[in-house]
Amino acid sequence: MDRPMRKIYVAGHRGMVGGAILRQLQARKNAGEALTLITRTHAELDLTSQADVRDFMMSERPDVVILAAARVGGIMANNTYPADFIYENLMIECNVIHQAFAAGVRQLLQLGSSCIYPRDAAQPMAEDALLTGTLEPTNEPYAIAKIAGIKLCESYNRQHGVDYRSVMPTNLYGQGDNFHPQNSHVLPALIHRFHEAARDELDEVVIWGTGKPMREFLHVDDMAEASLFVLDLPQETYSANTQPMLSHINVGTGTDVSIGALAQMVADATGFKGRLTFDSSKPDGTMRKLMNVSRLADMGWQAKIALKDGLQETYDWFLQQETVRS
Ligand SMILES: NC(=O)C1=CN([C@@H]2O[C@H](COP(=O)(O)OP(=O)(O)OC[C@H]3O[C@@H](n4cnc5c(N)ncnc54)[C@H](OP(=O)(O)O)[C@@H]3O)[C@@H](O)[C@H]2O)C=CC1
Ligand SMILES: C[C@H]1O[C@H](OP(=O)(O)OP(=O)(O)OC[C@H]2O[C@@H](n3cnc4c(=O)[nH]c(N)nc43)[C@H](O)[C@@H]2O)[C@@H](O)[C@@H](O)C1=O
Repeated sequence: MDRPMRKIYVAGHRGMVGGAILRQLQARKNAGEALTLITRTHAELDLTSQADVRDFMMSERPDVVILAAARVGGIMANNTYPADFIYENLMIECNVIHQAFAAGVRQLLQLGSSCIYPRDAAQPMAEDALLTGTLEPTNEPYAIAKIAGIKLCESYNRQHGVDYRSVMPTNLYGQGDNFHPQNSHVLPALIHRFHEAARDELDEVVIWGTGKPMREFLHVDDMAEASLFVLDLPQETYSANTQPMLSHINVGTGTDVSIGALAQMVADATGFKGRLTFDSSKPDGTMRKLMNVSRLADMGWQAKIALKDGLQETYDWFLQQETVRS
């Protein structure tokens, strides 16, 4: 049966995840799905402004909101700018979720993060590990904001009977990533650093921390597909697989790799031939955060893009951007 026309607002469409979601929605629209896609850049609409978000929601009145806008960064950015991470993310979530509700939006999907789980959670981390222990200090402010986002959705669902869903991605990477040397996540930071070292024929590349922490990496195209999969689930299926007080769903690959092994993969992809050294004065953060992805797998979705392939594709994309910039 054909669906009625749906007007979807993608918040954060210029970001890595929002961009990938928009590309997939645009492809569906081009294939004939009845969709109207709405976007605003950060300059056009600051989502930390309650009045501006209210005016926007009231004038556009979308049917569906996908919240992929956030203040995002790696371990160093989180540790250096904790006030920005908690304030901006809380404001964005409160404004977008509440004003969407006030404008009559029945369906919403928001993105959290695997850092919502306790630092010492049993591995792999299942959804019910939420709020069972102490958070990792390097990103606690961001994690608190992300937990608030889940609880906002649950509360509006309980009190108002709307259908607001939350997905919790593991560490993401891919086209549109941020390759900033200090503020980015590990995978794009290492692509940048190893690329420059290979280009300049350096002897050594320094990796932060001990190299021992384990991380799980999901390609952003898989993440976008999973987001739309969760959004499209019939409400009965989503509700049957979640509970009113546990409404979030993990998204990951189910496998992880040490930072040391990841660094070697990046060295190989970039052709770096020198030495890898580890700077243990930099924080390791959580030692392991592998997602238990069985809930999503039971509903019928699993990741497709292998890390080796996704890494090569991301490096190719980085090289294209370098060419555009030069
Ligand atoms: N990247 C990752 O590894 C992970 C990401 N996530 C989550 O996925 C979601 C998307 O992240 P990702 O795509 O990586 O992040 P990006 O930084 O790539 O994109 C975030 C987007 O949000 C926009 N934005 C930020 N603040 C505002 C604001 N005040 N008003 C309007 N727009 C704003 C940014 O615009 P501008 O750049 O112009 O400021 C940008 O377009 C986030 O919720 C993040 O927490 C979860 C786990 C891992
Ligand atoms: C997605 C996730 O992202 C963040 O958590 P994180 O997983 O710790 O993220 P990260 O990618 O920055 O680091 C992963 C590991 O890698 C090591 N590492 C080595 N060398 C570099 C390096 O050059 N840069 C960075 N950033 N890390 C490096 C680093 O020391 C750490 O051990 C949170 O902000 C959190 O809020 C969140 O949600």
